[in-house]
Amino acid sequence: MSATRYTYLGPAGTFTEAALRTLPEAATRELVPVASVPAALDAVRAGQAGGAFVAVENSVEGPVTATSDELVNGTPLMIYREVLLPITFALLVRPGTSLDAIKTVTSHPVAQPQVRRWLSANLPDAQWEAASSNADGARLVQEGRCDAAFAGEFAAALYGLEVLVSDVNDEANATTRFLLVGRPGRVSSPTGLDKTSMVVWLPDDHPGALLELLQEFAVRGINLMRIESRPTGEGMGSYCFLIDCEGHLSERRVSEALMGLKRICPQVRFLGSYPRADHGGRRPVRPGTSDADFAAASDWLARCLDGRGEI
Ligand SMILES: O=C(O)C(=O)C[C@]1(C(=O)O)C=C[C@@H](O)C=C1
Repeated sequence: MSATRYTYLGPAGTFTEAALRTLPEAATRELVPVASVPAALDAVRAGQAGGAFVAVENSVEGPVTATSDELVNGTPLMIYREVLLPITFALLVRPGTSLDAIKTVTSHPVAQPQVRRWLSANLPDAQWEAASSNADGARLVQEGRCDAAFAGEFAAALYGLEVLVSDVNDEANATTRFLLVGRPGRVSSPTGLDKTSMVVWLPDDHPGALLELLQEFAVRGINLMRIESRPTGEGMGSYCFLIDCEGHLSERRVSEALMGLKRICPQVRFLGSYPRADHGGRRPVRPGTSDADFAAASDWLARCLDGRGEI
């Protein structure tokens, strides 16, 4: 096992690799490209890598469900870091190819919806084919198996391709969020601007079950950053929820919310507390929900047990 090895969706030249290289520790790690998100995470589960770096959501296309499902199922994993990367696609071709000569175009399935309008306006008759990543699409073009690929401009040089068109994104501010995932370990210290992730299975099917779950956050003034439902696979209508909330497990309002969920839900999987990559600023803590407020309430309770509750 190599704690210093990080796996990521390859081959070389993916957005995942570009995002991973923004982490300071990447410079001292062995970065190993693998064929898929499950392969990256399985290497971690098997102890062959200390971390896997995977995309989890895109601001245009939404969740990367392969990652969601890996976090929900199988041997538990934990999130240690997140990275946000602006995504800008270019259309890459073999040198000399013109736009009219393009009959087939490829990309990762999460990329296609990000360039859909450009594709239908500029290459309405081209056939789109799925690649296992955008860099893999560039490799398919290099090998002559496809005419063009949507990928980062930086992939062109790696695969002997040229940039035919830059900035083909439908949305100017497309961003993908990536996670550094490892085996469960000690939660890093709070930074004051943290996020906590978990998977929650609904209390038995009854009116208001989801509301009960959400109330655990609401009554403690905890802001939710994301909620994604995924089918459990146990039958139509059976879902679990991946939830990201503001705050760190070491903060009382967050730990109390998780304990509340644990009491009412059949299963809760803690996925980690880690520094937020966005610099959206610190939200004021709602009065009555700070660590000091919880500590004062606990002290009061202890005094009540001693018959000194009014003090
Ligand atoms: O194919 C790549 O380049 C990747 O890194 C994968 C991935 C993803 O899974 O979302 C990363 C960013 C883009 O949103 C499109 C594809």
